Amino acid sequence: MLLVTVRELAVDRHGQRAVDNLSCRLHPGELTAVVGPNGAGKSSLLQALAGVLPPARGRLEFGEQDASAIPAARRAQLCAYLPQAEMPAWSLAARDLVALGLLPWGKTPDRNARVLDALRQVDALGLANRPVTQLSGGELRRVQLARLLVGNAALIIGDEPTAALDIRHQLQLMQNFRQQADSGRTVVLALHDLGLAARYCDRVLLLEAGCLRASGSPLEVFTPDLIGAVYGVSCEFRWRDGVADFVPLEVL
Ligand SMILES: Nc1ncnc2c1ncn2[C@@H]1O[C@H](COP(=O)(O)OP(=O)(O)OP(=O)(O)O)[C@@H](O)[C@H]1O
Repeated sequence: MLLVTVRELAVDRHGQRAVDNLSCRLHPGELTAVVGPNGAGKSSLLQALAGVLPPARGRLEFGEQDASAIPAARRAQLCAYLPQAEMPAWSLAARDLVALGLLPWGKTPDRNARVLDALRQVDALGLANRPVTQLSGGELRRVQLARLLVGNAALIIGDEPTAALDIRHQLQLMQNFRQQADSGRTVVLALHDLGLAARYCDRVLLLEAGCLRASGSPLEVFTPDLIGAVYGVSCEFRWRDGVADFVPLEVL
């Protein structure tokens, strides 16, 4: 169980502020969506959480601990991160790419079984022996997702994990993230699909120009006024039993 506290975080990219004065909490047992327009700072926030980008100001706490004081090897065990776009440089078999997710744990006796189980979770067992350089975009994404899940990290960070997936695999994946959260993990995902975010997430962080414009439950954040103002579109959310259909209408 890992509570992540973000305090007045700023992240710079090439001297430009990409995230500014952002405070929030990511709770164990919850699925948090980070949403916002292109360039709003979603990836920069996730990279700071993953330890890929250092905070320019503020701090991250994992539980009671300052995250920057946690040794890299331990942080790698705590936190699994799927970047937005990642092309494999080597022609590994899919199962070997997934096994990289177990590296922070050293020698794992049940390595093979865990790799196959992670591939099964993303419906990619049949791809286990395929070279990753020969997979379709969506197949590769699923194999990368298996690598994200295989280590059972307490904090799971996915940057647009559903991009490139067909609708069946999008739903399957979101269900899987939901289960990860329900089993006590802290899950944070950057998502462009507001319908998926509304349906599966407990909490939404809405970013605009590097700042946190709103946070709360999907019902609180996904209002036509707020989303319309931030994205510059008119839109509707049609709620039924706590589930929303998101309908973008026109560019404002
Ligand atoms: N590698 C980089 N070098 C310099 N500036 C960058 C880099 N990556 C992103 N930025 C800038 O940082 C700001 C935040 O970008 P970021 O990628 O975090 O946004 P995002 O919300 O994830 O966008 P998208 O939805 O397009 O993925 C933007 O102004 C962007 O131009």
